[in-house]
Amino acid sequence: MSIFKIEGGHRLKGEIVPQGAKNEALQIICATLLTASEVTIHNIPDIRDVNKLIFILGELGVKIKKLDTNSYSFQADDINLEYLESLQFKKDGSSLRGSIMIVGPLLTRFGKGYIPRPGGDKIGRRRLDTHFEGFIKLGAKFRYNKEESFYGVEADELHGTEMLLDEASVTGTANILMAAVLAKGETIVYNAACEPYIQQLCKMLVSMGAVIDGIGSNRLIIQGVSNLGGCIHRVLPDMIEIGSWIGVAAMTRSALTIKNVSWKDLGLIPNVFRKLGIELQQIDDDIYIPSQESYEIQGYMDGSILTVSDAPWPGFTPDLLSIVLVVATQAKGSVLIHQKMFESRLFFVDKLIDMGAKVILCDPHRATVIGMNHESSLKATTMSSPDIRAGISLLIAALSAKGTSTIHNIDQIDRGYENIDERLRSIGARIERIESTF
Ligand SMILES: CC(=O)N[C@H]1[C@@H](OP(=O)(O)OP(=O)(O)OC[C@H]2O[C@@H](n3ccc(=O)[nH]c3=O)[C@H](O)[C@@H]2O)O[C@H](CO)[C@@H](O)[C@@H]1O
Ligand SMILES: C=C(OP(=O)(O)O)C(=O)O
Repeated sequence: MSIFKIEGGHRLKGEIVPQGAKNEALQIICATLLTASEVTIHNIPDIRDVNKLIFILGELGVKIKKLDTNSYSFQADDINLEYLESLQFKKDGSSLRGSIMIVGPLLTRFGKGYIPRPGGDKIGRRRLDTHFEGFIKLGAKFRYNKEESFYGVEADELHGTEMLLDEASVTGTANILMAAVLAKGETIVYNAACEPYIQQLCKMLVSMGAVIDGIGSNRLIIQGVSNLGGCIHRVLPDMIEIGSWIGVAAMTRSALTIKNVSWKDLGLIPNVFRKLGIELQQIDDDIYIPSQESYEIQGYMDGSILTVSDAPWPGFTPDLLSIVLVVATQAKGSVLIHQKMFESRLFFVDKLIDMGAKVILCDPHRATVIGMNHESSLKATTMSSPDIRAGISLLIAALSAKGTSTIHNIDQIDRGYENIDERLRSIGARIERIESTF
């Protein structure tokens, strides 16, 4: 397993171009299974999770052409459904969360979709009920092999229906939507997730010939069509990566420009960082963060302490709470971080406490951070990345800390951040990737 060695305490400077969004790319790549025609996708991030999904599509028989580092074409005109029942698929499919979204397209186009319990971050229970309840409503038969943790749905034909999702699951909405576009008749999905990446998926499906109303809302109305054609699609910049770069700038007191961020798709993200006292300037479609010696957390109007919590879009994304938490450790003032969606995402604060941060873990969902206002630095240490966002948060902490830190298990960071070490070096960070054969 490779490690990062980071010599912290240095100011950074320059421009960063955000990668394409991981969580959009995973949906969009799965949607290529809905048509026998060629689909071209630009701005696909070159990261582990996405590359694993592309590998799975290749094993399924999809013809894949890599046009350049971040552009691919996919043609699913000769699918090998036998792969779905192979031992190899049980291993490949379980290695990432995004693989769950091949089920909807396969079910609707080929009458069956299987998946081992998908992987992804170990950040608490991550149930799949919403996905399968949606497929069952559309007329699919469901089976689950408990010993193998293997899910399956089958149907000769799917029929449009009305459904109220039990929760606004992001991948669940994507999966049901992709199944419904080729179902017979009208499907209404209420309590649908509606974040920009779902909107992007809807737009892509419409350009392939799907008929979808209510895009951007939590009520999607889909008129099934008999087949879909090809299209060209461009993935949005990754809002979680953009938030991570804001965190890097604040913690290292650096001036950074984040290019072409698609401001209109960032929702509450700029607001939340501004509430921590971080100055963000909009220059065209870029974010400019000036070097700030100090940033002060704003309380509420009545003087009470700020809470930053997650909620389904247009609420604040849970994927940025770990980054907000680490940034707060050097703010002036205090904040309560409330991670409502996931149960095990805050345990990494132990490492920050070892580094000298003032954090009280109140319970698995809540942590109070008492900012140190850069009056004392975090201390370098050796740590391991438990999940993708805790991993990048520890990396940000290490960049601001005095001395040299080591981060193990950096595969977790590579799941979602393209060439992070090289890009950090390009703005002056002292970070080294040490490949290990152990
Ligand atoms: C590959 C991918 O796209 N992964 C993202 C996707 O995961 P994923 O689609 O797996 O996450 P879901 O939206 O299904 O649910 C996330 C968690 O929030 C809970 N929940 C969800 C909706 C709701 O209204 N109430 C509620 O409590 C769920 O029970 C679950 O614990 O969305 C998550 C929530 O934005 C992100 O963290 C993941 O990065
Ligand atoms: C939780 C995340 O990813 P996944 O759903 O792929 O585990 C994430 O991107 O922060």
